[in-house]
Amino acid sequence: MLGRTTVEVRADGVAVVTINNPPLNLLSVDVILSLKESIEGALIRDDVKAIVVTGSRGKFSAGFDVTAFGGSQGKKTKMELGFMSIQIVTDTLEAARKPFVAAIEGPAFGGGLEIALACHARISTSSAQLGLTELQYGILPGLGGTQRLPRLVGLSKALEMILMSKRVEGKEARTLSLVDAIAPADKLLELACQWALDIVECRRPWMISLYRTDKLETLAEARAILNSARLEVQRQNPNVVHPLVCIDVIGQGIVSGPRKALWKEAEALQELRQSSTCRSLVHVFFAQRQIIKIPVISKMNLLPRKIVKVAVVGGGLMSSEIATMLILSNYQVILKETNKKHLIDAISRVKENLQNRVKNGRATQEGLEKSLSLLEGVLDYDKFKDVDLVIEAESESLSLKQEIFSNLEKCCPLHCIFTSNISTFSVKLVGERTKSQHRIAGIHFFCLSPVMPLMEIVHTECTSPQVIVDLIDFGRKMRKTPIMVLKSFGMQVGPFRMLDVVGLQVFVVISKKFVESLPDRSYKSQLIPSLQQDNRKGERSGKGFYNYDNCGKASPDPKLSRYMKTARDASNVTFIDSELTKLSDSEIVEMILFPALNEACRMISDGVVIRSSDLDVASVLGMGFPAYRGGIIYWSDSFGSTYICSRLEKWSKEYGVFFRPCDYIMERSAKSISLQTSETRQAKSQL
Ligand SMILES: C/C=C/C(=O)SCCNC(=O)CCNC(=O)[C@H](O)C(C)(C)COP(=O)(O)OP(=O)(O)OC[C@H]1O[C@@H](n2cnc3c(N)ncnc32)[C@H](O)[C@@H]1OP(=O)(O)O
Repeated sequence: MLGRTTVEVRADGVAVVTINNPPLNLLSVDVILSLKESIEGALIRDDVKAIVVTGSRGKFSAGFDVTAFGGSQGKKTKMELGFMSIQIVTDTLEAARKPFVAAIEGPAFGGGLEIALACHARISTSSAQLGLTELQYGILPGLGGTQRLPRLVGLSKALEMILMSKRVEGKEARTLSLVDAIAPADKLLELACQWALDIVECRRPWMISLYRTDKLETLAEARAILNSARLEVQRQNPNVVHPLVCIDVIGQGIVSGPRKALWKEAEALQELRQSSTCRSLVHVFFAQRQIIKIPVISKMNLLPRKIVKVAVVGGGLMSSEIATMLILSNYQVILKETNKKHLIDAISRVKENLQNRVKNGRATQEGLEKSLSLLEGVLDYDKFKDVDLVIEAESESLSLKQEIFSNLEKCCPLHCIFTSNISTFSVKLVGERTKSQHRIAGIHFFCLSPVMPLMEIVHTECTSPQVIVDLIDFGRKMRKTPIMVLKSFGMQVGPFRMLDVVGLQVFVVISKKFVESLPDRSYKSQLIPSLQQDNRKGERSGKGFYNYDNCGKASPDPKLSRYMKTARDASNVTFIDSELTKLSDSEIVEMILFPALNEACRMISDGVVIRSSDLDVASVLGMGFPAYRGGIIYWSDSFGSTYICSRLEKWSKEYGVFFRPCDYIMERSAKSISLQTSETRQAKSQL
């Protein structure tokens, strides 16, 4: 049997049922059946007055093993999830004649939390992690979570948590009334047992979550909340159905009662878990976990060293963003500039970032003060004596970066890691004037770092494995969230809007380098420099491809056609290709993304990445490729290598070598095989 539960009956008459499927106590049909058996055993014993459900080794349960989802490719479950939800969780556990209390430490996600929601009370540690994260996998909470969460925390909050797969810590869960009390880890079980006995003795209420109504809004309010949630979901993610299905199931519970809605929930889960969206999202979940595994380094069993203090060198916009992100992750930060005014400006930007979080309810004033206390601005290297990591984020000047690195070598401790938030220079070149190549790497936070989920780590053959392990751990400790491209395809902003967000100046500098070093593979835009020269620098300047109002709202600018004409003249284009004006939406998507796919394939064959799924993660987190399509290489399977190759060949004949398919695509196309590879290789330069 894979995973099980154990039962221990204490002298005070409380049976402790422990989910035991280490390391994360994942759920499976076996575990749920074992839970049923343990519960039924405890219920018939005369010496058992109450039951506490918990997880082994400080982890309640990270939910269902998601390999069970994803349709034909997923492992088959022996039993319908609906049966487990209704017959076991609802009719055996929640309807029991003895009270159940959940003792929650560590993760309680998805089905794990849903079991806790069916208990008659919940006690957690303050750092426990709770969330109904199912939508992240293209499914919906399927053990009654769609019905119980709204009844415990109110409809608005429940929708926010479910639709965003939001995870909350124990202390926030307490504020939301999702848990009834907080206890330190070493007192958790004791308090949970006492609570259960208090329910038996009627000193505390026996609450059945499924039938509570005290937290629910009125019917009219609920309808309005559900309607606005539907509109928001359609606006944000028009190409997927599972959030709408989930809202309907929640709505059904409010209108027709929770019991009926449990059946609807079970049916919806059965259907959604076979969808291609679910398959793609499960692929992305596992690909994300694979990306940090480097075979050679994993074998060394190195433990990450602790990083406490981080220095950020450079006071520009990017440095302020990085500093903000670091203090929000509780690192002590030194922000270094050479010029006092620039330093004051940089710190003001950090304060502004934090204030914005307070304004939109993502942080408190107290939290803001605490974060700011971690930040210190400096004009020299005196305070670098005890830093563990330096992130250089200066402007794109090689000599400046090299000078900074040689200063760092003189001023920082020997264990300190030096990184450059590089865009175009090779890491090795940046560290050329030092003897510290072993502790030098690149980390790329992209733009607007607090909202970008991807931290790219670039190492050289000299970077030590320990430094790589430290940086991977550092990245994992700074959980981040996404930004996007190509609207109807599923990206949240289109390519031109994205360029405006990044800033056209950045694009001009970077594309110049690409055109110089990879002329056949780079597109030389005449349009962007002409916009930039006319002070249209992107969103921050109020104008770019779009016009922006004071609130940052973008609107199309008819004047753009004037710049397009100038760009055509500069490129000696004398006529507009009528074929290009008739392209369908899907052809436009192909014309934009197949060249990106071509580049991604070059990265596979050049050994820049270890496996193709790393590029799926990079595309989802770094360029906003829609996760429900599984990432750029996974998505390519929906066309097949032969089709992709033929399209690129056709365009390369018509529009030039930029579109020419790379050898990897041609080889795979000749053999009619997928562009995906599970092959594991040692990456040459980039993790
Ligand atoms: C109807 C009900 C549906 C559901 O219940 S859907 C599932 C809901 N659950 C979740 O969304 C939780 C997903 N997991 C996580 O977020 C993280 O994990 C944790 C925060 C729980 C732990 O994080 P960390 O300590 O960093 O470990 P790690 O590297 O993420 O995971 C360790 C190994 O466990 C595998 N794993 C984690 N969760 C699941 C899962 N839910 N199903 C299948 N495998 C899972 C990973 O892949 C990895 O495996 P490897 O060591 O081979 O790389």
